[in-house]
Amino acid sequence: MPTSRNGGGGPPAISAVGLRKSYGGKTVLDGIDLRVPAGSVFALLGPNGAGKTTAVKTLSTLIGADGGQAQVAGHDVASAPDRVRAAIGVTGQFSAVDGLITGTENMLLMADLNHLSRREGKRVIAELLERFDLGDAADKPVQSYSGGMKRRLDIAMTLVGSPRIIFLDEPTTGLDPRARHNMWGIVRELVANGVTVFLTTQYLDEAEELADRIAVLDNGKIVAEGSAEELKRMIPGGHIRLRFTDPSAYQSAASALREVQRDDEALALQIPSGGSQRELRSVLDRLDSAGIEADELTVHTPDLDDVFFALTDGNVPTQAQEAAR
Ligand SMILES: Nc1ncnc2c1ncn2[C@@H]1O[C@H](COP(=O)(O)OP(=O)(O)OP(=O)(O)O)[C@@H](O)[C@H]1O
Repeated sequence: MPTSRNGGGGPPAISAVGLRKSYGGKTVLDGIDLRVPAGSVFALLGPNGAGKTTAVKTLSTLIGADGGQAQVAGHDVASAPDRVRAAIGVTGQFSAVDGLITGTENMLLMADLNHLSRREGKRVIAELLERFDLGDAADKPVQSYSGGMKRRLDIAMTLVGSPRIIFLDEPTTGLDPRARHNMWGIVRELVANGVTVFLTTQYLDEAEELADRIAVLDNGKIVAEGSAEELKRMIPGGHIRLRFTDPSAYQSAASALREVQRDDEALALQIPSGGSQRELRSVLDRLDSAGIEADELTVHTPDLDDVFFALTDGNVPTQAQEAAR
């Protein structure tokens, strides 16, 4: 289930139109459009080298775009980078965590950068270290931390400045399942406190678990965008399955419905469907008119893995391309 309840309206915390970036002759972002409502979680999903980190770096003003426009927290990234930086936190592959000093010392550096008084800094740091379960390790050098602890410290450091928008670049890559779940809990907590989260990930389950909206980035282009459910409906493979215990009801249903695939042994019928309410209603109406009741009805949609492979192998279904426009 997505983390926030704000998947739709509201002013955008992040927006981009036609964002472009090349390195040498290589186009990395090929004109991407994004809109992330405040208080929502947006996942940029893509395989290695798709351009996810480049998108985060561009939106967080770490590098300049070659074309297009982007606004973050209401400020233009090109003309007001300082204002953007004051409103955001960035963690991930280029994190500011220094391994040679302790967790507390890393946090103190962030408190200084954010101009907190010594007293206020110490209060905030103690609270964050506790919240991220780093209290016991606070006075040990960070190089002795596990991967999960380093990621947690990275986020805690970002939160010293109380940003309203946080970019998480592959927050769980390389973490074990427990640490991944911890990280998901942290993201949920951030969003419950009203923070907008822009995360990049290679993991479909992560995008599905956390994000209100998911954009699939492939070769620098957004090839599809929507909720996990919307994305699943973009590719074929979904169906409605009806199961019967009464063979005569099964036979009647098979004749009453169109395009059915029969499984005579299981007394089950499969009808191709994108899983929409309209399609489901049409099947139920036909059964009702014929006076038939199924014993079991299930709707199967392709999983996000199917979507990802269908969309990122260079063979994007027309329907998905249209939906992405
Ligand atoms: N500073 C740079 N100079 C030249 N090429 C770069 C630079 N940064 C990134 N690239 C190239 O841009 C492409 C996209 O890189 P990017 O790091 O944005 O992808 P990514 O989707 O984040 O991948 P990953 O999941 O592997 O981190 C890659 O081919 C990469 O080699």
